[in-house]
Amino acid sequence: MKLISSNILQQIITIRPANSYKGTFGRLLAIGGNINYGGAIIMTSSAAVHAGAGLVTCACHPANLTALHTIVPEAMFLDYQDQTGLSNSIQQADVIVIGPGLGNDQLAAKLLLTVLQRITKQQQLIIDGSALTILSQHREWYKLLPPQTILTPHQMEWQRLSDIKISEQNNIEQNLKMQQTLGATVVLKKNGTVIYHYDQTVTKLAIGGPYMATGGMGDTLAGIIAAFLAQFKQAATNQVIDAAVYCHSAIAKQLAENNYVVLPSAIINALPQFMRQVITDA
Ligand SMILES: NC(=O)C1=CN([C@@H]2O[C@H](COP(=O)(O)OP(=O)(O)OC[C@H]3O[C@@H](n4cnc5c(N)ncnc54)[C@H](O)[C@@H]3O)[C@@H](O)[C@H]2O)[C@@H](O)CC1
Ligand SMILES: Nc1ncnc2c1ncn2[C@@H]1O[C@H](COP(=O)(O)OP(=O)(O)O)[C@@H](O)[C@H]1O
Ligand SMILES: [Mg+2]
Repeated sequence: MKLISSNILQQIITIRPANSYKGTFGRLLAIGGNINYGGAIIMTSSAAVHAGAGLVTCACHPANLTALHTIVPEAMFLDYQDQTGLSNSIQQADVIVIGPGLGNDQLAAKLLLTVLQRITKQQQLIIDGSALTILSQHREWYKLLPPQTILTPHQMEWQRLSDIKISEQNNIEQNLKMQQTLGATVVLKKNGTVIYHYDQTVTKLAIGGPYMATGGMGDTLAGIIAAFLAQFKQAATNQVIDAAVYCHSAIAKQLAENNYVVLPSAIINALPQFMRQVITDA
């Protein structure tokens, strides 16, 4: 198991080419945000925009439209009940995130199945939040997960998916076995997040802390991972994921020097400056 070092940021976050445009940095589709959890998918979308994704579409319950456009007008809106619109957006996306604030009803399960059935090998998929719980309730869908899937469970979500009790989740071999069964990358989020990569390499985060224990922190991470995958296409996927996970906690750590709690929205706001500083320091 290898610790993720701060060098990963300089390796992945590079100067943008002059002859680029928004399409260069990826089309991202974020699906989630039911009527109760709109904030979750808005944080995911906003994190993705602030982390540099070229074009972000947020597919959610229409009750969240005004809030979405107020908080992050750079993001486009799609009603997640609009089947034709969703079909088109799925087809056009480079990266899809599904789950933050999606909820656990019939529509939510239908949306997850639609994504699993339509996703192609060229697209990246991040499954987070409610979509992980839905997946754990439909284990026959595990075989539908394409190899480029990234699952981002917290410990309870990992227990639901794997039947590995939280008290046993320090057992790397057991987690790796389940990761192989799923055939995807697993970002097991906790104090000392461990990443079980698709090729069975294991990396560990040594930064971050309890100042991050606020609702929406994982929703924000999902948006950062998605944006990094959407724009840093030249780098190895394992390293891009490690860089995104490191970046999220490195910003939190920096903000915690002057803040008792670090809000997910504070991390989002700090992203562009932090990423610029990485280039200055390189
Ligand atoms: N502002 C919003 O709209 C928010 C929406 N959220 C969404 O709410 C939905 C449900 O997610 P939740 O995670 O809240 O609920 P879950 O029911 O999936 O997980 C929380 C349960 O897991 C237990 N647990 C044990 N270990 C844990 C760990 N290390 N981390 C977290 N929980 C642990 C908790 O005690 C609790 O019983 C998701 O779709 C999520 O994206 C949350 O992200 C909170 C903020
Ligand atoms: N005590 C802690 N130490 C380090 N990281 C933490 C701590 N508490 C929370 N986090 C981080 O915050 C995020 C929480 O994710 P999650 O539970 O999915 O949040 P949410 O669903 O509310 O957005 C993870 O990245 C986790 O590693
Ligand atoms: Mg979560």
